[in-house]
Amino acid sequence: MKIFSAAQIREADAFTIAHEPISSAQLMERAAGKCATWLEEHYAPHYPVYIFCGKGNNGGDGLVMARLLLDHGYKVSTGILQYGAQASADHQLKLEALQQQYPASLYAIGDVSDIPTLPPDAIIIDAIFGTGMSRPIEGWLAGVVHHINGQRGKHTIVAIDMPSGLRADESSVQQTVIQAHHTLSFECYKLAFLLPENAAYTGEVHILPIGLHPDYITHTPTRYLLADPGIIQTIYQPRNPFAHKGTYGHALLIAGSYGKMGAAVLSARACLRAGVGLLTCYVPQCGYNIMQLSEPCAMCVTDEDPHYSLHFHRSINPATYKAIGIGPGLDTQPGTAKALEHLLDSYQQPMVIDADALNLLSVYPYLLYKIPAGSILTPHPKEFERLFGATPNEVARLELLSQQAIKLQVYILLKGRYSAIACPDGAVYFNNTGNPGMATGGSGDVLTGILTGLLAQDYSPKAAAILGAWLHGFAGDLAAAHLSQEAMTAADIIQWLGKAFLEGI
Ligand SMILES: NC(=O)C1=CN([C@@H]2O[C@H](COP(=O)(O)OP(=O)(O)OC[C@H]3O[C@@H](n4cnc5c(N)ncnc54)[C@H](OP(=O)(O)O)[C@@H]3O)[C@@H](O)[C@H]2O)[C@H](O)CC1
Ligand SMILES: [K+]
Repeated sequence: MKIFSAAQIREADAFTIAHEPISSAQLMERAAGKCATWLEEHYAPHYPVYIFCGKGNNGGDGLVMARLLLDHGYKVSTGILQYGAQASADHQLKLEALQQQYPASLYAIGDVSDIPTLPPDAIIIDAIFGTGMSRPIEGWLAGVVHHINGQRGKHTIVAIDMPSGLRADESSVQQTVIQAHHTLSFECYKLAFLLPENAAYTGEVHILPIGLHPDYITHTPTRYLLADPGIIQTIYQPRNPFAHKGTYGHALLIAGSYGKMGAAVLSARACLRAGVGLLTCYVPQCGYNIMQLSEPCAMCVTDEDPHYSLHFHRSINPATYKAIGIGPGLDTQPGTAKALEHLLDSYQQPMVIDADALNLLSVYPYLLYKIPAGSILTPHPKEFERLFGATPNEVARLELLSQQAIKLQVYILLKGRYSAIACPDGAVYFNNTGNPGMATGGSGDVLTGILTGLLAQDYSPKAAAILGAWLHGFAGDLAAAHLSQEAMTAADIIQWLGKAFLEGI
């Protein structure tokens, strides 16, 4: 699914009006109708509805909702904020219709004191500003937003299209923004919804299709995309009936150290369950028995050192391996950094670089320039900051993420609720599978195993990154559904990987 900017959504709107064709007033009727239906499906008519309308088309949506809900027997009170701007043409049209049919529903808000006391079970609809937000909310309008937010503990707040005050494409940090429980947004995700810094504003996001013209949607390129099931199905390659174990590649995982062998075992298991043909694990001597006993399907090569992997550049022939994953539980010994440098100098194919291997890159940043093109780096936000520096907000971090992926010609998968996969061509894919149960030790090691396994099977790095992140999250969702987010562990993500292939694709 494409993520359009606010400007592109305006273009899509105009394109639909011109080419469907449909009048803007009818399109508003369709959009607001979807919101009214959503509300009716979730709240019975005995819930009083308080709609707060701005003077643009977002407010117009609120006016249409008011009329439709009143038609269906709801008690609706519709306050219109009287700030200076001229009301939009469609707002005026919809206001006249409401005035004619239900004049008693309407009242003006010129200050916070005009807002009535709400009955206990009231639902608040925020139709103040949508994608037309052009500057921060200030003065008494900010007072209205604060007043509504003050009701959050007592009343459900539903934002139409965007929580008012939230910018679709820019950071809204330290601005006045409605804190909704639900956001009903039209046609597509907005970038702002995917950033953790906005979680308190959007609540649960529900995307309602309003029939924007498919030609615009199909032919307009976007920088940001959401990896939806349609994209996943085009990436997934069913296995060849004539396959043998050589068909699906030989992967090497360089992982584990004294006290952190669990990371290597989790990665190895995940790599195998992701479908790799053959797997060799390179571990320090202390890891030999652990690996051999834990995972009989993997082969094992050991370092000369009892506790750390310091010499893998000497004892492995990189040409043997279709894909290499390095980092989980590796530790950050100077000797490991040296071995990593030799490996980067001799291996030309895309690798998966995670955890302590990333930490080594942040200590020796010149190594970043030796990473083979097309490699996949999988930092969490702290690792990202250590690698590339801090940013004032998450929109700036996304920009930095994309710049670095272009500059280094690698894929950078920044882990989070919506992991962002920045590609060397400038595109950024968001993943929306996964849940907070996955915020647990070992989850990242599992992802590294999956990605390495997919790379070894000849998925392109881009396909491996998108499919791997999606499978990892979906398996986590299945694990949480059966075990709870609290009780699930990273090992359970691996257990549900099979079901994720069977049910998710
Ligand atoms: N294609 C679709 O998705 C459809 C969307 N619809 C709805 O339309 C809105 C966008 O409507 P628009 O009229 O462009 O914008 P808004 O309603 O969000 O707000 C514009 C008015 O607000 C003023 N404004 C903006 N920021 C502030 C502020 N900080 N303080 C005060 N006033 C502000 C702005 O004034 P200007 O001076 O900037 O002109 C306007 O008066 C979209 O979100 C959907 O809800 C359609 O209904 C259907 C198709
Ligand atoms: K709104």
